[in-house]
Amino acid sequence: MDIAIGEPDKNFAKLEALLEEAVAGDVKPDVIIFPEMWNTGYALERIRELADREGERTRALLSAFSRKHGVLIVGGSVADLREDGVYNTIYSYDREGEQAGAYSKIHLFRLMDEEKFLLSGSEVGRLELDGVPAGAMICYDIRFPELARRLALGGAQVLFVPAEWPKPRLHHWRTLLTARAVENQMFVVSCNRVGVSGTTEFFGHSMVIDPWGEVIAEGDESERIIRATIDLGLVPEVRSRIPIFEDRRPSLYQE
Ligand SMILES: NC(=O)CCC(=O)C(=O)O
Repeated sequence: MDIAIGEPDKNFAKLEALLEEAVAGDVKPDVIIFPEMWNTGYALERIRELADREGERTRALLSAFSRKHGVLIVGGSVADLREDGVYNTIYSYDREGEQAGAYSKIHLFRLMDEEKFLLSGSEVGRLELDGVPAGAMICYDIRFPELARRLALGGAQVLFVPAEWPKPRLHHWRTLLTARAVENQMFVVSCNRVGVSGTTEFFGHSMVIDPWGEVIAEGDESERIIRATIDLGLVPEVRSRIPIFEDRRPSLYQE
């Protein structure tokens, strides 16, 4: 998805159109994900006035859509205004339209001034979708392997990653996502925005990676829907082929 900076109405309309397109085909998706800060983009100077108050508009849309179509949603992330400030939050939904999780980005990205305008979340992004344990992290979070490992140790089989990750760091994006999948032997399902915002260009390349590190779907720089089918049976298969979770030596990893 491309994102109109500082224009939530346009972005809500665009997202609704993309969601309708996603469920229109013969094969209905089980779970849908979209990019980071899709409601406002990085309009940080005006983020307090633009952010979704308590995520109300976002939650209403995603809850109604997931219930109407019986799909799971990992709701990208939105600028979310609360009493103490603005957070960067993923709201997730089950097939009945009930909230399945809310995760606010923990690691704020200084290169894009996040720490000056946003507050950092204080809980990890555990999720359960159709009974499958999963996790959520946002963009810069993938540079922190400890967080993905904690989710994996908690049972996560799929890691969802909405992002606004710009050029020229495609190499980092692909390498870090692949590393998180391989080292934790879990699926990584990521969605990165496309388009230009001021002088910043976003390259897209949303990716779905399996627990063996194979890329099973990858987008390009255009706005479009990427679809992938995942076989969750691969998680226990890879984990038994190379039993890293049994071979860990956590007592040696502490400072
Ligand atoms: N929105 C973000 O967190 C961007 C992170 C990023 O670009 C990086 O290199 O890390």
